[in-house]
Amino acid sequence: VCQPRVPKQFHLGMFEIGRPLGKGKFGRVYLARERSSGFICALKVLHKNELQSGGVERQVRREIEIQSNLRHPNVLQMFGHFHDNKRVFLILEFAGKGELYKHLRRESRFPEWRAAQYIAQMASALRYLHRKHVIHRDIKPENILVGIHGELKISDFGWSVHAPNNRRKTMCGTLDYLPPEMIKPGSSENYYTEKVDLWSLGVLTYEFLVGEAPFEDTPVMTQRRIARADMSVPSFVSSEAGDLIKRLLVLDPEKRISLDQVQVHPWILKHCVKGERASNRERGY
Ligand SMILES: Cc1cc(Cn2cc(-c3c(Cl)cnc4nc(-c5cn(C)nc5C)[nH]c34)cn2)no1
Repeated sequence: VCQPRVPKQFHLGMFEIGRPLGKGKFGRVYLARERSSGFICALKVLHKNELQSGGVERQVRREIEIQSNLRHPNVLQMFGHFHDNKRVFLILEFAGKGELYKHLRRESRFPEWRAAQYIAQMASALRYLHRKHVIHRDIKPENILVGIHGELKISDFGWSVHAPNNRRKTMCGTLDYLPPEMIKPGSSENYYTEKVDLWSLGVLTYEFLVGEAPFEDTPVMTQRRIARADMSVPSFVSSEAGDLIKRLLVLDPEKRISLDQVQVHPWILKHCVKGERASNRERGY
């Protein structure tokens, strides 16, 4: 695959800006074309004053540092970044089929074969991240994009960290995906590892198949249900899928099924084309 000659310095004049693709808390994403190569990308534009007032500059720096060094078919690539006096610009891979959560809302829930293929791709991406000691910590449909061939791309590394990590973080946004070890009030030895992403993978599997998160409730009840792993799998979900969900949504992080075991779980094997998994394996992912 030929990659564009990557110059060291980017600036806004190098790009033709197209339609807005989406907006987030601190800015917008635009379709963009790099003038000299014609390369199509997504340009995320963040406003420095909003990053400062939101106290998230360090998070953006970490997002740049982590995502710029990742190369995997199921991880949205960051090709570079630059800034002017008011804005920070992130040059990102363009995902041709947009945001996964919009597809999930439109279809309510995914058929088991598609959910299994998506979870296999997520497990492949997480295995790659964890091998590089990166914990994503915010795996949810809103942070996953869909490539032109229907493949998933984990994006938004704003909450990712290098493992191990025992610094407490104030989390914002939905509680639904948080693992028990990140919500339980505890003393300082309360640390977490890559296993937090396995819990979130279990929540994601459930939401793909059921159309809502397993602990969805009022904020107080959600925290209480997570802390007890209090959830039930509806009868329309196959027993194999239910088995994988229950092996991921385990309170003790050390007892959660590993990513290697996820990739050979009967539910995954039943729905994933061998060749597709083999092709990823050949490329060492
Ligand atoms: C700020 C801010 C906004 C967002 C959420 N967001 C991500 C995108 C986006 C990215 Cl980063 C890359 N490729 C995309 N492709 C689409 C897209 C494609 N179609 C057909 N429709 C859409 C929409 N969106 C992409 C946009 N918004 N995160 O931080």
